[in-house]
Formats: sequence, C-alpha cells, structure tokens
Amino acid sequence: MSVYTSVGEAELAAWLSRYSIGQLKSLKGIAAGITNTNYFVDTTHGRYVLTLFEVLRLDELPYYLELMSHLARHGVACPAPIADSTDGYASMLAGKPACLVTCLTGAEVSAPSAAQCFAVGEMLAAMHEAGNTFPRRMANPRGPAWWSATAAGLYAEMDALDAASLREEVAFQDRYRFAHLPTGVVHADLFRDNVLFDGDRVAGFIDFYYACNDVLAYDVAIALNDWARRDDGAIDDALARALLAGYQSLRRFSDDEKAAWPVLLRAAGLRFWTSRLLDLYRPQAGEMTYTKDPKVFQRVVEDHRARRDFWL
Ligand SMILES: Nc1ncnc2c1ncn2[C@@H]1O[C@H](COP(=O)(O)OP(=O)(O)OP(=O)(O)O)[C@@H](O)[C@H]1O
Ligand SMILES: N[C@@H](CCO)C(=O)O
Repeated sequence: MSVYTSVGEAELAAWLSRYSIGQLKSLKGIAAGITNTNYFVDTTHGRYVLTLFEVLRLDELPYYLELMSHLARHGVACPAPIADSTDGYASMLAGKPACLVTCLTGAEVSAPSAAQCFAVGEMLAAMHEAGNTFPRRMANPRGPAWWSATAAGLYAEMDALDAASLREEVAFQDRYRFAHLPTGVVHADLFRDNVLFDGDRVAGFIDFYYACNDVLAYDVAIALNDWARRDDGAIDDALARALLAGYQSLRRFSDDEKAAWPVLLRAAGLRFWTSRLLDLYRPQAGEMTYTKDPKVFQRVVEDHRARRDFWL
C-alpha cells in the first residue's frame, strides 16, 4: 500500500496546468514503495511519475530534486524532475509537497546476477564522478553520532546478547575516523528496491531521499551489503566481486580506501541494523511501514567481523 494521499483527476489536471507536459489522460496509484505516495501520470506527452511526499517538507526538496536533475544531466541513469512554469521542481498538491519526474522503463530485481551487480557498481561510480560538480552540500543525518545515540536508547530493551554485539560494533566504529578518505555525493540507500533494471542494463537509480555528502567507499559498502546478500543472509563472493569490479572499472579505490574497506563494510551494516532496530522498537505513529528484519544486518556485521577476504 503506497497511496496514502488520494489525488482526484480534476485536482491533478488543475495542478498540471503549471507544467508544459500536455493534457492529463489518466493517473494510476503505484502499489510498491513505503514512504511516499506515488502515481503513474499519463498525459498527451507521455508518462511521468508523480510523488507526494509524506514526510519531507517542501523546503527540504530542492536539494534532492536538484541533485537528481544534475545527475540525469550528467548521464547517470535516474529520473529527471520536470520543471514547472515558475522553474521550480516541487509545489503543494492535495496538501502535500509534490513533484513530477520522468518515468523509467525497467523493473526491480530481487535476485541479481553477477552482470547486474557489475552494472550497479559501474553506475554507482558514474554517480560518484558526476556528483563532483554538484554545488550543494548535505551532512549525513544517519552517521556515527546518529547510530551511537540511537543504539544507546535501545540497549535496555534488546536481548542482552544482541545488545552486547551492537555495543561492540558501535565501540569498534568509534575507534575509526575517515576524514582522509575521498568524499562526495552518496546515494546512501542503494538497495535492490532502489534500482530499476532493463535486462542487464541499469534503467535507473531511484529514491535519492537519503542522499548526502559522505565517504564514497562507504556508499559502495552499503550497496554491496544488499546486492551481494543471498536469501540465506550470507554475502555471495561472486556477486561481491562483480559489484566491486564494476565500480572499479570507472573509479579505482585508493590505498587508503582499501585499508578502510573492511571497517566501512561493517559501518554500512551497522547503519541499517540500527535503523531497522529503531523502526522495530519505535514505530512512527500512523506510519504504514512493515518492519524490515534487523537481524539481517546483525548477521552482515557479525559475518564481516569474522571475514578474512574482502574481495579487493
Ligand atoms: N521514475 C520512476 N520511473 C518508473 N517507476 C518508478 C519511478 N519512481 C518510482 N517508481 C516505481 O514506484 C515504486 C515506488 O517508488 P519508491 O520506492 O521510490 O517509493 P517510496 O515510497 O517513495 O520509497 P521507499 O519505498 O523506499 O520508502 C518503485 O518500486 C518503482 O516501481
Ligand atoms: N533500505 C532500508 C530502508 C529504507 O531506508 C532497509 O532496507 O532497511
């Protein structure tokens, strides 16, 4: 269920008059997605995706929409926001901030092949390169200060062994600082459900609403922990190598990045272990989310602790 805010045809047709994209033919709610309301909008000019933001405020949107526009302009596969007659990308519709973006072809893949992991890695490197000339800055709201504070608020309610393992990881990560590593624009949530594929070709990255400035190799670690993870929870060596090979076909890791890589893989696991624990223990009132299992990322972190070969 992802249509939280209903939009009527007459209301949408009136709102669309601020765009130069033809006349409304139809709109159809999109079932996938958790956070926002999404519709396919067909006009006489073609198909677009309408997003009504359920959490982000109107004044928070320019960073994300300008980023998507910048990346699309640089050839990164992602939706391009459509500008309205005020040259803005977002305005209010049905009481929510809303925007229109180009509709991509393709579909999510739940069990990616090595070729698809290679393609994701390569497109992520392209995104990192294109991000170099994006002028805006955004701190990562889900960084070390956030996971330390969030975890501290949950230990008392957790199973004692799980809490001890979480504490160990937070303390481990506290010993490292990565100010010397290359930083730039990161997607920060490049999971399988945020990439559309057309065969083995990346049709587009979507859902840029955690994008921010952070360590580039950390973004690769976030992607690898999801794309190379099998159904049984273990990381598949061939998929991990393929994603890294794709990434490094465009942007090679420096020696500093190689040295930090094992710790970054654990940090990337800790970030989602913590956010899933937060969703489990502190569900937001009125939010229709289904809780994703934190244990999956506990296992990712604990497996990385014991790992000796990190695929580089
Ligand atoms: N530009 C696009 N072109 C084609 N399909 C899209 C586009 N944007 C979103 N979709 C489709 O809509 C679905 C929901 O989008 P998305 O995952 O961004 O939802 P959300 O609720 O905003 O985010 P999340 O589920 O991560 O909280 C996607 O799975 C995809 O199928
Ligand atoms: N990709 C995240 C949810 C959205 O941030 C997860 O699977 O936990």
